[in-house]
Amino acid sequence: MTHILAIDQGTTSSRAIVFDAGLRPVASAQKEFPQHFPASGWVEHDPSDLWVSVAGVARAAVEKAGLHAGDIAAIGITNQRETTLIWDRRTGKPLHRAIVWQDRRTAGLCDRLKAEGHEPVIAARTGLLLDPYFSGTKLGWLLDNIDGARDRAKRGELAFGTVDSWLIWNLTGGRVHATDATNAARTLLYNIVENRWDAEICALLDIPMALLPEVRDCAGDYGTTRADLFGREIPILGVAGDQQAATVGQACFAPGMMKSTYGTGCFALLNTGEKMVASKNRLLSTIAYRLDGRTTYALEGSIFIAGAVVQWLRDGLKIIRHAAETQPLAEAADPAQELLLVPAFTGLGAPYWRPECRGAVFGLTRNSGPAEFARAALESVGFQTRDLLEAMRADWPDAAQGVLRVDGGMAASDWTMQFLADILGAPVDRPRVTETTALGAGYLAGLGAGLCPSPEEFARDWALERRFEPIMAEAVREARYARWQRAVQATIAAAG
Ligand SMILES: Nc1ncnc2c1ncn2[C@@H]1O[C@H](COP(=O)(O)OP(=O)(O)O)[C@@H](O)[C@H]1O
Ligand SMILES: O=P(O)(O)OC[C@H](O)CO
Repeated sequence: MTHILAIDQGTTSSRAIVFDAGLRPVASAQKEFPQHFPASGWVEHDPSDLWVSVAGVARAAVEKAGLHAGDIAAIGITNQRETTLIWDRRTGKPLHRAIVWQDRRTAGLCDRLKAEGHEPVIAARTGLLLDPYFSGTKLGWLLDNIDGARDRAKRGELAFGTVDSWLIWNLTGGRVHATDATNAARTLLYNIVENRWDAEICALLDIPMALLPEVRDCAGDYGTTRADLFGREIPILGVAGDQQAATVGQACFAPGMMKSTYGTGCFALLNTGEKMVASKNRLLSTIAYRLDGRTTYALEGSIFIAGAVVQWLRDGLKIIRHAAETQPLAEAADPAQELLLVPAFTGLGAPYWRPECRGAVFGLTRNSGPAEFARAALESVGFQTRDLLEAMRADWPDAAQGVLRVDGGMAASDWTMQFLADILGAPVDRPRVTETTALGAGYLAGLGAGLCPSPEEFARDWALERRFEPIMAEAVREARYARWQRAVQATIAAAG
């Protein structure tokens, strides 16, 4: 048994990668699945699409690698976080579509809880804020809106889970109802200081605790797969939310190390060591990973629109056909024009947390065209990351010294990464392996199986592909960032 199977269940697609014992990718498979938008601001996934796509890509990746189940020592799971599911423990049938992390339907409930003054206590215990992003209010909505669900939940008939738990349940044939500490940390129901479900917060949200999964370490025993899935049972030995798995995959094991993943959104995590740091600047505190019962914490900045702004250029404005076309366009943009885009398409995330905001463009002239829009779109990703870094520097002064490790689809854009280094005034490091999320899950499973080396040794193997050094003059950098900050304030003011 020489290989590891990593499953990465993301917001728009499911991926599986087979790694060899040296954590080199050997084969992979990917499948997109439908998104459902039943009302404005609502986003849902069909639970069976999640499970069926995962089972399909997992089998396909093993087959493509020319391997058999007997060659796979362990499975690691990583997943889109916060997305909320509820199912019947007896039949395994979901009671509703999954409510996706992007879904804003519980904004009213969050406002009410904030007005009642609950946010400080919730933040101190969970590290999170009262935003519809997290699972707790989504689960409350499901219990309020599915006939008889709360009573059935009280009787212990139902199970709640984030996507990891749903996959573990299905992989094990309903034998294991568990989650890992990083996914639990995104629910709004988990006390990350004491490492337990928080009974008082559950009571506040009227969530029966009989619904909740057992919380385990990131490298731990999550049971074995049903024998019929792969031809024999395979142990599941690693689980982490995707941004935490990327933190592990980027080997950000020392306090002060930071990674930023540029996919649909952007999520920056700063390792803060074994003590939870409470943010004074509207960042989230979260669990980076829990190994052998020891928790390592992180500060997180979450931006909802990063690569999605490039998708908007392609699908909305239709000024590009492929994401990579943004680079030549940005290079060709008129340097005399100062088009600035605040891509608050679904509100602003960290550090503003203004769900009511919508996007804005500043500095339009009659000469503004596709090239200027492409440049403004790519630059918006850099400006938003600077906002996060400013908040991190204020919370944790060491963050200022750090190099930023980047990954995700948009990290492929050299132009964007150079602008990022320029506007941050800090080096940006892109690793050789950019599939860091799957790598992190694979590493955790390999650790569980005793196949992979210690975190220190794994960190030594992290290999740089390219470093982007800041070259923009300090005065230009600061003037441009100040203009961005004014644009954000104007965007917030316009939302009323
Ligand atoms: N060369 C590129 N330049 C700019 N953006 C890119 C480039 N390649 C991919 N992207 C963006 O990266 C995102 C895909 O990254 P990925 O990590 O696969 O995202 P996710 O896991 O959220 O689906 C898309 O939004 C796409 O627009
Ligand atoms: O699936 P991704 O890569 O868009 O990541 C989603 C995040 O986990 C949401 O918090």
